[in-house]
Amino acid sequence: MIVTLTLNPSLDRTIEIAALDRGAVIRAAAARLDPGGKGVNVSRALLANAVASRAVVPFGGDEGRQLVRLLRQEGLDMVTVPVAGRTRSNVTLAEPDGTVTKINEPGTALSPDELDTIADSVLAEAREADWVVASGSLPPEVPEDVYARLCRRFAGAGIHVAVDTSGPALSCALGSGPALVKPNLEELAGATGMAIACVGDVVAAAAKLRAAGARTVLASLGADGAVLVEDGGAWYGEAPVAEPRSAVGAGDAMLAGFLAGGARGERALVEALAWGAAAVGLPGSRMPGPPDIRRGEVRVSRPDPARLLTSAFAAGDGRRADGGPVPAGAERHPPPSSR
Ligand SMILES: Nc1ncnc2c1ncn2[C@@H]1O[C@H](COP(=O)(O)OP(=O)(O)O)[C@@H](O)[C@H]1O
Ligand SMILES: O=P(O)(O)OC[C@H]1O[C@](O)(COP(=O)(O)O)[C@@H](O)[C@@H]1O
Repeated sequence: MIVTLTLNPSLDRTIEIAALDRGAVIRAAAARLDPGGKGVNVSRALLANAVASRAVVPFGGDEGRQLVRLLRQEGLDMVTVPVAGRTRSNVTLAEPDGTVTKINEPGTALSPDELDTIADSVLAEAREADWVVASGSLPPEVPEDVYARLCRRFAGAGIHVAVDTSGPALSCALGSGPALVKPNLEELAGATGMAIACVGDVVAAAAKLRAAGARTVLASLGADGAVLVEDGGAWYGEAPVAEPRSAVGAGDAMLAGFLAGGARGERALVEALAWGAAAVGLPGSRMPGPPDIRRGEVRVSRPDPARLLTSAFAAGDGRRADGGPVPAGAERHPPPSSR
């Protein structure tokens, strides 16, 4: 059983447009609505592959009720925690060449009492769990060390904890000794202050996160695949995507695949890459099921340190080493490449 915690879930609206023309009235070609948030997506991916999971989901307002309705329709096993604020909506603008612009609302503050209720719910569920996955950004006014404190409580109860977050929440969580962290390239550069341009840089940055307290690091590299650094050494892997549609939710599908694959070694990395690639081939943040997942196309080997990445990051200064600035608070998803 894998329990997921999403402190800042969302309604994810994906709007397909011909081109993003700032300041213009843009007529959308199509739109879809998915339940969202990183832990929620991990549970959705596990559900799609018949792996036992339970999601702890705070919800509030009309949007929150709609989120819960959508998750019930999907048949998600969940514990819902009503909160006073309103669940956020995140918008994805998807262009035909695969360029994705994401606008994520900050979300709604959680009171200390609400946070306690949520943590108690996770602990109650986690008694029968192999893993607790704490995923996604923190809502406003939630202390930066909340994942660190939760990790200590869960680890104290003998539960493996995986953390997938960014910024100060990730840096704080490292010190609490999570069993697993899954940074993407930008998060890896941000958390280590290192410039990352090649696979060797990723391995070195992952080693730095391990020295700071994380046991295993699964670094996702977008179109460049992934690097796994664990007690037994390091692995590099990639998976081709025949027809890329949307990379939103690919990191969540990848984390779900890694845990479903045993969370260790080559086999788990193959599973992670197969699930992540399959998610990129699906619209919006639809999670892949068995017919979408092609393990035979995944290639895993020991890392070649000299291998250059297609999207390099400068040392945590918010600028991509290969191009223009990444605006503060924005995620940039270049067109998914098919390799
Ligand atoms: N453009 C892409 N082309 C091929 N595979 C991709 C692409 N984007 C993501 N993936 C796959 O999905 C995984 C997670 O994507 P990534 O963008 O690194 O994570 P996140 O969604 O957490 O930012 C990658 O490690 C890779 O396996
Ligand atoms: O909590 P954050 O960092 O704002 O991210 C939330 C967003 O991330 C997603 O879970 C997608 O995550 P990934 O693309 O990293 O897998 C969306 O469903 C959601 O809108």
